[in-house]
Amino acid sequence: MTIPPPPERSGAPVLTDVPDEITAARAVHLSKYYGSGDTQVRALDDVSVAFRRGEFTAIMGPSGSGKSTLMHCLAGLDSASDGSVIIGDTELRGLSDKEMTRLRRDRIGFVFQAFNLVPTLTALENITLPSDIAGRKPDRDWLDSVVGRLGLRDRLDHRPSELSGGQQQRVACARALAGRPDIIFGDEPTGNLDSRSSGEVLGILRSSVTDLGQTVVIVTHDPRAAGYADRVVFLADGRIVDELRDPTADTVLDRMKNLEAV
Ligand SMILES: Nc1ncnc2c1ncn2[C@@H]1O[C@H](COP(=O)(O)OP(=O)(O)OP(=O)(O)O)[C@@H](O)[C@H]1O
Repeated sequence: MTIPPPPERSGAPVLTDVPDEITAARAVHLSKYYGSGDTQVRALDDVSVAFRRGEFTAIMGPSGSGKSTLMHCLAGLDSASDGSVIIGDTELRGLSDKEMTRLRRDRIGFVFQAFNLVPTLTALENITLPSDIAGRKPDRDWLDSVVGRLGLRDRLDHRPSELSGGQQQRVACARALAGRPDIIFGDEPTGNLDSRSSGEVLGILRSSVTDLGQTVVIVTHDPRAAGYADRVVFLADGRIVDELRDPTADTVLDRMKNLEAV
């Protein structure tokens, strides 16, 4: 499928200068409204952005700027009011509920702030849950290398309550990586972790991109977390207002100060 670059509308920056064949996900003129009339909230206002395969992107912006809404629309967890979302070469609009569930299960990995592990299952059972639900045998060699990389080999029989927060989030990362999805979305994946565990989880996401060619997009408030990314996309009032390549915690902080000063 060839998707023409969207013409610039309403002055919103259009960050879609990525060829289709290396695009993992794309939003095109994406808008999301909640409510109607005078009380309507424009959570996203004409957002166009593409995510290159094998790249790590952080989405930042003030509280209420639309970060979670953008991520949820990209991941097919919420529907757009206008515009489109494309994962790989699949346009999400028009998919049936069943097709959407299958796409989320097979092609998208999730790492949430609250870990979202099943408390009654062991770490290993949590990691293989998506493939078990799909009735697929996990790729044992791949699984073994992911578990080894994430330092979980001696924790596989533990239930989440027997693991630290950092270990639980490593299990969630392993679950996301196990299915080799087109893209992994992380909604504040280090929001509940201390700085050491945050560093571990971000290091895992970073190396999944650098070493394994994975595509990762996270929402974060933390400039240090954004410093692990290849690129930062800044949102304000539901619009993309800036972009930074090869960020460091300091350059992210500077850019955020500038945005707040505008
Ligand atoms: N279900 C909903 N109903 C009504 N308004 C909503 C709903 N979800 C989000 N909003 C509004 O949409 C806007 C964007 O919200 P969103 O959660 O995407 O922001 P955010 O940048 O992720 O914020 P935060 O950093 O505080 O998590 C906000 O004004 C919010 O109040």
